[in-house]
Amino acid sequence: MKIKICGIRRKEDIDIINKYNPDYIGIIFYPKSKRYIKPNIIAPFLNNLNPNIKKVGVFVNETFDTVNEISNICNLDIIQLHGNEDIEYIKNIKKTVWKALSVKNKNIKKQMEIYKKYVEIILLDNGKGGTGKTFNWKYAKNLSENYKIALAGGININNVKEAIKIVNPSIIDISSGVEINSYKDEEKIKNIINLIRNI
Ligand SMILES: O=C(O)c1ccccc1N[C@@H]1O[C@H](COP(=O)(O)O)[C@@H](O)[C@H]1O
Repeated sequence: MKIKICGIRRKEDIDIINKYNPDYIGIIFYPKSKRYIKPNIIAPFLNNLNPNIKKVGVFVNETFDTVNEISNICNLDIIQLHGNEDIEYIKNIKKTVWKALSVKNKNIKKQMEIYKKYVEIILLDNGKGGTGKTFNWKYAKNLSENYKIALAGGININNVKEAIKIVNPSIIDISSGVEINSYKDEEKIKNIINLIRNI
């Protein structure tokens, strides 16, 4: 089980991340998000990140030119697409792609069949990203049997064990659940990573 901690945006967040060593960090490049950070601001902080931890840039319906430009500025490893990006769009992205799909979408199985050829991971969420809201994980259980998925949406210290037990995803993706007042919290990150690593 790999772990992604999403919404990293301060210099001190990088120090916390290096200490507890998740597999991925997520950086939100969606200007309407409260977790948005300008690429030029985060780029120098990222130079201090342990190189074993992969950098995932999160985008929502951004132009692919901008995605590729930010990817170069921040030396991103993976591009997470959280909007309505289609296959043609994905073909223009020069890095490994993860595609977020909403479990509320009635055609989700059909969509997963289409996207799976072009993306490394399908990320299952409850709709919009970063809401801190869960969904009925039984929907994701069936899907995780046939696809490599990341589970996102409202994961926290109180529900992560159950989420993993039900869904068994390849990656568990956490953002709101390790924050206080929209900023990452060291204790919460430490506790959830220790818990997951000891399951
Ligand atoms: O975190 C955001 O603000 C965000 C904005 C737009 C798209 C995606 C966003 N975050 C993604 O949401 C999940 C985690 O959500 P939660 O806070 O744990 O419920 C994760 O995939 C983030 O990359």
